[in-house]
Amino acid sequence: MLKLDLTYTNGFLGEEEISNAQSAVNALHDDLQQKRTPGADFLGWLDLASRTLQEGVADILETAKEIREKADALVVVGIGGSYLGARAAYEWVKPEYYNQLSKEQRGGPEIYFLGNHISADAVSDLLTVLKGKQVYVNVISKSGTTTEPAIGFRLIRQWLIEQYGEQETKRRIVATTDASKGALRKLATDEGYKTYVIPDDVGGRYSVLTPVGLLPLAAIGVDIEKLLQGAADAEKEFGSASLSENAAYKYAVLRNALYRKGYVTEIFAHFEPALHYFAEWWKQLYGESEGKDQKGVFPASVGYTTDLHSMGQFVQEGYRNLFETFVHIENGTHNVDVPSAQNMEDGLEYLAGKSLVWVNDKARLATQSAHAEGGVPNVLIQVPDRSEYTLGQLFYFFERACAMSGLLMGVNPFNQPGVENYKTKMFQLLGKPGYQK
Ligand SMILES: O=P(O)(O)OC[C@H]1O[C@H](O)[C@H](O)[C@@H](O)[C@@H]1O
Repeated sequence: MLKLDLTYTNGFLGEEEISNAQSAVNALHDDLQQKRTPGADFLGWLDLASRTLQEGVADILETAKEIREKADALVVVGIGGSYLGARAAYEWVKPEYYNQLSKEQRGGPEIYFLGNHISADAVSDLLTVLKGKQVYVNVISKSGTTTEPAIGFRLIRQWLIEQYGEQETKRRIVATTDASKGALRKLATDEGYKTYVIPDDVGGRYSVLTPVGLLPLAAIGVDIEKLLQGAADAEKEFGSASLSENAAYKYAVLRNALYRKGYVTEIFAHFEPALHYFAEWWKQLYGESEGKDQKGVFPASVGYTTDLHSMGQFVQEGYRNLFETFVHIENGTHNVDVPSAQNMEDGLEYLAGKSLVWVNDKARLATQSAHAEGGVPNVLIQVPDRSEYTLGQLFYFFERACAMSGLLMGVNPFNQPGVENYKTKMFQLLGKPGYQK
């Protein structure tokens, strides 16, 4: 059960500043449900999880089983919405050093990501690691034309052909793309790759619960049915217009209210390294959804306590336009106690026998309190654990909240026209046919 705690917004926002938004929320909620919002063609994510559970995921599980049995390593090629959801879920659910575990411990292939940069060094390093392994590839691109994954795929496909030959390469590639459009769909048809479809009505950053996320996650043993169940239950939990019942809408209203008061940067803060890529997923979701028409809360992220020793100074005393959103996992997967060591003069004996979960939680509480005293309002979102079910719930919570937040801000939360500008200039510099000045 997800809990929203607004203790540390006291003094920054009055309760009425949230409740006053109820009538605006009612109207926008109606628009969402009736699919009348700007970008209404991209509302497939609203009930995606429950529909997918009804249809079943047998085909994805079968492909995933084959990859689990045959592959030493799975390379996932994609960027943005075709990358971050799977990476976020992988790092949320799996152990920190998953790839370094033995195959028996992992129970599935190692996982690597490609096509999320254009770095020669990073590509070469990956190919070095893959040498001698049985490699399968899942190439993911909704448009099928994005430069980074297209280059990444070319490289890994060439490498596969060199290792296994043309025919075997075709059996080792799964393409996840548009049902009919784009270069990747055409190539997949020509080459006879196994394919999965990204639905037309689900935009990239809302696509983690389509085959975009489901296939690679199932291949490394993430329980995708539990992930979907968490999101499907969240459809109900965050499906009401009422601000007193719907925590997602309350969070959306709250960030808009803070934004209007000059808190224009939101820092996603967590205390678990496993949440690093969840924060990256969250940044794309909010950044691309809201940052347009010269508006938007700038989404940033920190991993505490690490970043308390680098960014903590700024958050405590720097320019005051910040608010923080803490996501806290109540129960860790493991517990570790601080050992007793009488002869060490590190002043830590008072913590001997105390669990790190407890210590970490005190650090979180202290940080929330200190930052609020320093003029940084902060919100706490508590979730029970690192299970797939909880993660599915949290994905949906933030998606629902993001849609409402963008609509309240008066933007279309489902497009990203500005991303094209750098691409046009890059294509001119690269001399792409049709892009000469
Ligand atoms: O899945 P693709 O079509 O390759 O797109 C991957 C990503 O790149 C684009 O430039 C967009 O900004 C993102 O919204 C998208 O998720």
